[in-house]
Amino acid sequence: MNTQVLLKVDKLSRRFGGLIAVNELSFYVNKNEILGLIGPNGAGKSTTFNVVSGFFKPSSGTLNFNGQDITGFKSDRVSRLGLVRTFQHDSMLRDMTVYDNIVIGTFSSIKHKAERDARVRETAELMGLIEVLDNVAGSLPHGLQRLVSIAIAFAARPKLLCLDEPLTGLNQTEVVSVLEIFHRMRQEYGISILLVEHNMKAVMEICDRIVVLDHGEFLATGTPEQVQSNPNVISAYLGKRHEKQ
Ligand SMILES: Nc1ncnc2c1ncn2[C@@H]1O[C@H](COP(=O)(O)OP(=O)(O)OP(=O)(O)O)[C@@H](O)[C@H]1O
Repeated sequence: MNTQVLLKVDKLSRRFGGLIAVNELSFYVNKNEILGLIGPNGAGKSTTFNVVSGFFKPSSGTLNFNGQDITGFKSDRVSRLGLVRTFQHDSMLRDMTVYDNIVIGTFSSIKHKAERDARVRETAELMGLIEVLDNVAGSLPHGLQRLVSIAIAFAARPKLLCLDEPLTGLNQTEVVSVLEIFHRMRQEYGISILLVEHNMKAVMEICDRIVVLDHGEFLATGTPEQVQSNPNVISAYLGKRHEKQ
C-alpha cells in the first residue's frame, strides 16, 4: 500500500435492517492531509464516522489504518492506535473543570502526572484555553465548550483526528480561529484530519481534498475547486438529480 496513505476505507457498507446507510464506499486519507467528507442530510457521513472509529461494526468492507487492518476493532482499540474522534454534540463532562476534561484525553498514552500536566497545558495553549483551565467546563460560552471537546481528543495526539461537525453554532470570528487551530495541528503536530462539516465555506477553505457522499454512496472526490464545479455534486445539493427520478 502507498505509505502516504494513513486511512484506507475499502468497499465499506453498513446496513440498519433493510436500510443501506453506506454502500460500498471507498476513500482514503493521506498522512498530513485534511480531508472533508460532505453530503446532503442523510448521506451517510455520521454512519461512516461511526464505523471508521469503531462505534459501529461494518456490514462488509475493510478498514486499514497506518498499515494495519482494523476492520471490526472496537473504538477504544482504534483510539489507542491513533484514530480519535469528536462527536456532533459536546462530549465533555460539564461539571468538571476544563483541566480535568482535557487530562482525560491523556490517560491512554501518558502514565506520569507531570507529563500529563505538561500535555494538558500545551494543548490548552494551542487551543486558546489556558486562561480558563480552572473554570467549570459547562459554564463556558458555547464556542469555548466546542474547543474543550476537541481539546480532549487532541490531547491524545492522534495520528488522525476525526471531527464531526466541529463548527456548529460558532460565529464567523470563532470559525476563523478554529480553522487556524486545525492548520496549526497539522503543521506543528503532523496530524491528519477527517472533517464532516456543513459549513461549506469553511470546508472549501481548509480541506486539501473532499469526498462527497449522496444516499450512502460515493458521488465525487477532488480538490475543493473540482468538487464545487462538479455537476453531480451541484445536482445532489440542489436536489435536481432526485427531481428527475
Ligand atoms: N442507528 C441507526 N439506525 C437506523 N438507521 C440509521 C441509524 N443511523 C443512521 N441511520 C440512517 O442511515 C442514513 C444515513 O444517516 P447518517 O446519519 O449517517 O447521515 P448523515 O450524512 O450524517 O446526515 P446528517 O448530515 O443529517 O447528520 C439515514 O437514512 C439515517 O436515517
